Amino acid sequence: MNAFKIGFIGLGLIGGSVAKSIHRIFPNYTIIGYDVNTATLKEAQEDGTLDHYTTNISDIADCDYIFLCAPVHYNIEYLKTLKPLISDSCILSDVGSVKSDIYDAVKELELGSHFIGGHPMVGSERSGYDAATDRLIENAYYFITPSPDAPADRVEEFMTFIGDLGAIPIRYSPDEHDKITSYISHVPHVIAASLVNLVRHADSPDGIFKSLAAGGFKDITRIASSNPVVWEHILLSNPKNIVNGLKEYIELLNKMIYDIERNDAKDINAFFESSREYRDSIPNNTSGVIRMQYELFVDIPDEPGALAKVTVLLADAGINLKNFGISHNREDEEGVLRLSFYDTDACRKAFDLLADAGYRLYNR
Ligand SMILES: NC(=O)C1=CN([C@@H]2O[C@H](COP(=O)(O)OP(=O)(O)OC[C@H]3O[C@@H](n4cnc5c(N)ncnc54)[C@H](O)[C@@H]3O)[C@@H](O)[C@H]2O)C=CC1
Ligand SMILES: O=C(O)C(=O)Cc1ccc(O)cc1
Repeated sequence: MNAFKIGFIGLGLIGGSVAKSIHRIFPNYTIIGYDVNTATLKEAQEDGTLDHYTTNISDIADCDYIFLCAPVHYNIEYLKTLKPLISDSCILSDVGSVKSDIYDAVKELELGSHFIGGHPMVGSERSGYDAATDRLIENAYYFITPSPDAPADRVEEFMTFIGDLGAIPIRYSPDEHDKITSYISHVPHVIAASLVNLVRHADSPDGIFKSLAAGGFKDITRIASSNPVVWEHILLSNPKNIVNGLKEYIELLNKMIYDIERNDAKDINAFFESSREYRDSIPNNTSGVIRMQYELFVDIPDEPGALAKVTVLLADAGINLKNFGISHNREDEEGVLRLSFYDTDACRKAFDLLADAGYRLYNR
């Protein structure tokens, strides 16, 4: 691959993670960043991810690849700024969660020969450069939505590049992408936020609902902590698909209200039976929009030093822990200590190590 200078506009969770992956896998490539947040740029230069940063967009115009990684409407705005500045061979890509809107702008600006849209199907409820990691996109599906005018050899080159970063490139049309993601990502984010708001409205002044909220509620609402600006842009960028999905969802809820009011045990049971069957058929070993977490659950005794024992065991074996959490209630079947790792290998090694040390472990 000839590309050796790569520009980023927006270095938050996703832009920062893609830039870090490139820096890890192609350390000889030059990476230059632009962001409205100068503290982010400084941090990314200090940790070595960026070779340079700039507050003048024209400084990134001579890049071989430019990744647009701001909220989706801002990415579209940057197309106009970049059009008169980029070289003939520059490939513009983006990581935005919606693909038709930006593709329409590309057509209107006659930038088709430069544009290969992209969307890593991975992320989290966290945001900003501090949450970015050089492994986030590893093993994740990465939608590629090229403009039909993009040269076939450049599309192939770009897909190979994304594969080299450890992601799994999959080619789709912008329209197909937007329909699929509305169901598996955009509508679920609205539902998660609605559920939280439902409980927020119902909660008592002392916040007892919140204090008692158990694992199930937290699992289903994790993504309600996502960046509101990012989601404001996504909802307004993919309105038709999202509104359709929400209307279908409301129909499902109305049917449930009807079944409860009629005391229809058979239909209520069938509802949960069919959802359980489909949910259980979702493969655990591939990345989806809800990313594979490489998690283990460990029962540890409720005593001082119990957590330290586990982390020291892992550290002595050179296993990097990505995160951990302790559940203070045991209504989940899993153990009380949740350990998450960067990859399958680390997770497997940790499992063997802790099992050998006599810990009771659970995979989810
Ligand atoms: N959050 C997620 O899990 C995923 C998000 N995406 C897409 O990635 C893009 C970025 O989202 P995140 O990284 O999650 O957001 P983020 O909030 O973590 O990062 C956004 C970055 O863009 C910068 N920014 C904001 N406005 C800007 C502007 N006008 N010009 C230049 N920089 C600007 C911010 O300072 C920040 O560094 C969005 O288009 C989103 O749809 C794609 C996959 C997953
Ligand atoms: O954290 C999760 O499970 C997500 O769903 C993250 C996510 C957010 C936005 C996307 O466009 C893709 C993935």
